[in-house]
Amino acid sequence: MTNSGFKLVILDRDGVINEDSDAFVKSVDEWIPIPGSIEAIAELSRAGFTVVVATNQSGLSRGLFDLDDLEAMHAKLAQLVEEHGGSMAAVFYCPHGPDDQCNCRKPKPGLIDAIEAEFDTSAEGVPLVGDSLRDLEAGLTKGCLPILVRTGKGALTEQKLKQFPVDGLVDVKVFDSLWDALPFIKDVYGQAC
Ligand SMILES: O=P(O)(O)OC[C@@H](O)[C@H]1O[C@@H](OP(=O)(O)O)[C@@H](O)[C@@H](O)[C@@H]1O
Repeated sequence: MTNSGFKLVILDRDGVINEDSDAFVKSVDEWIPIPGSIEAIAELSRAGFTVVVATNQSGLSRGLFDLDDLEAMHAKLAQLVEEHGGSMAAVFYCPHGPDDQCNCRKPKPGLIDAIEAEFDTSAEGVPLVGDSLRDLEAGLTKGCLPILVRTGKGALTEQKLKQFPVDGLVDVKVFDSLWDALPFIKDVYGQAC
């Protein structure tokens, strides 16, 4: 069930909103929107969605970039969305590394817990868009509706899921990009696109 009219959507960042890199996205200049992603976010927010990001940013703990760099990336995201007539509600990030045993690094649910607390809502049934298995698994843990996109690492994730099916993701919705997923996302809360 959704939360009495509150339309929330949770997006992974690297590989869903912006181009990803195996060398990490380390600066605002390296932060390059995937075609259609900014437009999709703007259209969702105009359709009444609260758009939030849940992203692992282990590059912070690895010393690859600092908080100023990260905030510059997210200021660029917010500005681009505003220039397209929409708004970004918030970015929730995990700054930790793989060995830090935190609860916020996806696939752990801590980022989604924080989103629930911030907006005093439940993530049950909330569309969550990712390109990595860990994105989708974090969503499954919290009862989100997982959506896979083929951008970033998504095509590889899709192949992995075909080879090694994961409970709860056998029939996961797959789209070429966030833009292509837009009509499905808009319809999750019963709003015709
Ligand atoms: O997809 P989101 O969560 O928005 O962000 C992922 C990034 O933080 C980076 O996560 C790293 O994983 P490790 O943190 O090294 O396991 C690598 O996959 C990088 O290629 C990637 O850019």
